[in-house]
Amino acid sequence: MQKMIEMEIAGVRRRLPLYQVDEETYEAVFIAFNDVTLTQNAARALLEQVPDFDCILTEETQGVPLAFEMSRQAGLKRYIVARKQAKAHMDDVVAIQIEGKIEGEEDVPLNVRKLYLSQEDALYLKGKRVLLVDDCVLHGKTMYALDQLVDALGGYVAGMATILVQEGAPDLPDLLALGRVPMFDAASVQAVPLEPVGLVYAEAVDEEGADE
Ligand SMILES: O=P(O)(O)OC[C@H]1O[C@H](OP(=O)(O)OP(=O)(O)O)[C@H](O)[C@@H]1O
Repeated sequence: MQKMIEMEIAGVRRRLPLYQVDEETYEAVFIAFNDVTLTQNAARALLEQVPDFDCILTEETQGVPLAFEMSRQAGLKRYIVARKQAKAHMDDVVAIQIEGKIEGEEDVPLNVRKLYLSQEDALYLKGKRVLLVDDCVLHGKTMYALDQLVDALGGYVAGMATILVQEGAPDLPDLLALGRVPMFDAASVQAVPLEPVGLVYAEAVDEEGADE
């Protein structure tokens, strides 16, 4: 039976499925896709608190709706998406290799990975104050990679903004988050007889649709 938690995110109540990470731990699974109201609310709440910036940068995939909505609300006509793979049409691609580890109480090792941008997007970031945006931060790997990318392209990281940050994520001093992805001791998690996740989510969106 699916275990769920209900929590408030960006001013709306949502039910998140719980995923068993190991014998002792469950974590809530936050997927921002599909939820227009939550994305709009989160964009507004984050924009009220972030430092001044010129441009938003995210990494595909799930950060894209939030990056778009924050850019739209901020009156910006352009935002940049770093790709995880070079596409066949990207003949002028700029590839940045990310490696190393995120240092903290417990270092997070990074698999070597590459991010790709068009030349035009890469040049656009040069000299700009760039706000890094993602839907959630779990181990901090995406924010770390975007930070390295901006650095390599001659931009300045103005700050980092996300909807939820995982409990126990490395401490990122510039990170603004609206809440936490909770983790639970498996012994204390009760199975709640709820409908399947998709249906619950759809109902929640309908219920909250009026507050757009
Ligand atoms: O803090 P991190 O350890 O980087 O984890 C957070 C990232 O993980 C998820 O993306 P995922 O890598 O699953 O890719 P997707 O957006 O393409 O689904 C999420 O959307 C964040 O981008």
